Amino acid sequence: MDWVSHNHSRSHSTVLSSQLARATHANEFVPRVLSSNLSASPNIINSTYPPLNTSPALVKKYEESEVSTHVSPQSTSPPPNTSSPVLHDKGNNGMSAYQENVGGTTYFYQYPGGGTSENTEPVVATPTGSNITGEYNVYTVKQEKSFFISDDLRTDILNRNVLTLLQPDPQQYPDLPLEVDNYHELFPLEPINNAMHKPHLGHQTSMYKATHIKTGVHYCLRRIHAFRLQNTKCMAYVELWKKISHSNIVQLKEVFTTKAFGDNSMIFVYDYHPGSETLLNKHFSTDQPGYCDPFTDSSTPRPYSYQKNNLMRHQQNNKLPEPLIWNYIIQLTSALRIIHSSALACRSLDPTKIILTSKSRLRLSCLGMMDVVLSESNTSVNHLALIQHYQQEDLTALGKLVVALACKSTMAVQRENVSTALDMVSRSYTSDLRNLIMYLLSSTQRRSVTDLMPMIGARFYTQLDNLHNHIEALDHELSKEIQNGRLLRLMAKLATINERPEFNMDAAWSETGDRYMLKLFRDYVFHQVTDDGQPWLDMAHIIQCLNKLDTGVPEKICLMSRDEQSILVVSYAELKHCLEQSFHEIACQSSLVNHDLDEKL
Ligand SMILES: Nc1ncnc2c1ncn2[C@@H]1O[C@H](COP(=O)(O)OP(=O)(O)OP(=O)(O)O)[C@@H](O)[C@H]1O
Repeated sequence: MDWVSHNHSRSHSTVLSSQLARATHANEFVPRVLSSNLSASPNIINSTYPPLNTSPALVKKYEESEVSTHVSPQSTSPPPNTSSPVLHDKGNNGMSAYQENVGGTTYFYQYPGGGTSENTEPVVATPTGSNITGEYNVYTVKQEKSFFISDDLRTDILNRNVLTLLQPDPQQYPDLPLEVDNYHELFPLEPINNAMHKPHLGHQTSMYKATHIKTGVHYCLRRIHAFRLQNTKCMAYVELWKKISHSNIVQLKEVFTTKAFGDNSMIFVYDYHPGSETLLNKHFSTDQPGYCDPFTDSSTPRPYSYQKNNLMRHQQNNKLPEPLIWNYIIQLTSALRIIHSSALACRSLDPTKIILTSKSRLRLSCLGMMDVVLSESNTSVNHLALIQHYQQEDLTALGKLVVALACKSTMAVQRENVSTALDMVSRSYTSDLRNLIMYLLSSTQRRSVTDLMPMIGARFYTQLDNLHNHIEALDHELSKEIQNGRLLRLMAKLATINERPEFNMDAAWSETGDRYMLKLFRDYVFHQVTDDGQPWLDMAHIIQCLNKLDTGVPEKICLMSRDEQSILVVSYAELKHCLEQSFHEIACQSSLVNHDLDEKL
């Protein structure tokens, strides 16, 4: 059999074969380089470097509705029209077009003769205003918009930074200790002394963000108020928990007792994940607009059929998408797998103890606490059997959590509601989900988290694919910032030299020799004016000049003195040499060597 097909002619004898043909030819859909005015907009990344990657710009759906781009930096400026693709209206020749979705990418085809026959070779429509005449093209759903990190990601990171750097107001929290063991700058993550706050495991608890005094790293402190440790044997569990590092687990760092709060408090130190919200808050909070628990309404006496219909209608309108539920299941089972294989049990698989960060990332947040607070002091107890029992409870808790998510109600798992809830699940979701729930809730057999893997099946691949796409998108954003960092370093070097008032007792240092050329270059890059003397601002010019300086290209430019009496013709290579030389002089004399301005790329 010839595995490499060289015959690109397609068989359209059946719909299936035509679809297969398109799918297998998908990699032929190479975007053409659009002809555009090179000076129209800046190209920070590739001004002087060869294009890093000109692979097809494909866009895939990420998770629920988000669209992430995988557009590699293009070697030319983006086309001016960045709106959604518009089908070319050939008007006069009457060409019609159709679209097709292959693996999440929408392809637009045209029938040259305006016909719709299956046997007609499709020609892809071209974007309005461009002069592409080729056979195939791929439309990206979202065009490359910026040379800098995307707005969404920037906002997300900035928000997290702000939350991380929040400082407590001493007037608002006068009772907060300044230091607790090795931690300071405590900031409450939930209202202190909230009367509505229910005790956790019979104890009052509170959460704080804190900074480690020596390392400056931020952590999350979970405090158990007025708690006295009965025996220290449970600390063996703490050591085991500290060793568990997993992407779906909030890692436990240490546990200690303190009197800093004026009582005997026990502190559990965890990794801090800024901007987290609990699963309860995300999906079951009555504060959310439009949320109401379908089962709370059932307390009103009504005919059974009315009640059931009402529940069904409510659930259909509010249900979580099944892929999201499987996404959660995969993450939770992944965490449970590592916990159970370490001979431990979670014991707190509860919507209040699972936190979510951006992109539906889920983490178990309260691990190890149950083992300490509810530690078994009886030495005759068989701990292995106990752990196995707790592991079975974990799986039951997971089953209940999935039911709650599928019904969008924490009341769904109550004994009297379970059968209605399962009925609702069967009607709204696939039998796979129902089977998984039935397995998790069955009490007649010994269950194992590894048995869930075949039930999840090929959804693992979808999850993996989504994650890889997300990583690629982040990688792409990062690559843009690397270029920006390089240029920032270059500008920092220039600024360190330009107009330095004095160097080595020489007040004219920055105005003479190499430095004078750099000063004129600074004017050339940043202080351009139009014919009538108005500032001329063009990022393309700035970026291009800086990139050429960075690479030291042989190209020559004219630098004019400010009095316009002399002109220097100098190459970027010479300017680069001047820059290196002058900066080296300053660096050798500097008392602080930690300037970190030398290029490491
Ligand atoms: N590791 C963490 N990093 C950052 N924030 C966290 C972390 N763990 C929990 N949080 C946040 O702290 C807050 C309080 O968490 P907690 O676990 O006490 O939830 P809760 O709903 O108040 O539960 P309970 O009623 O049992 O106290 C929540 O907003 C949660 O998102």
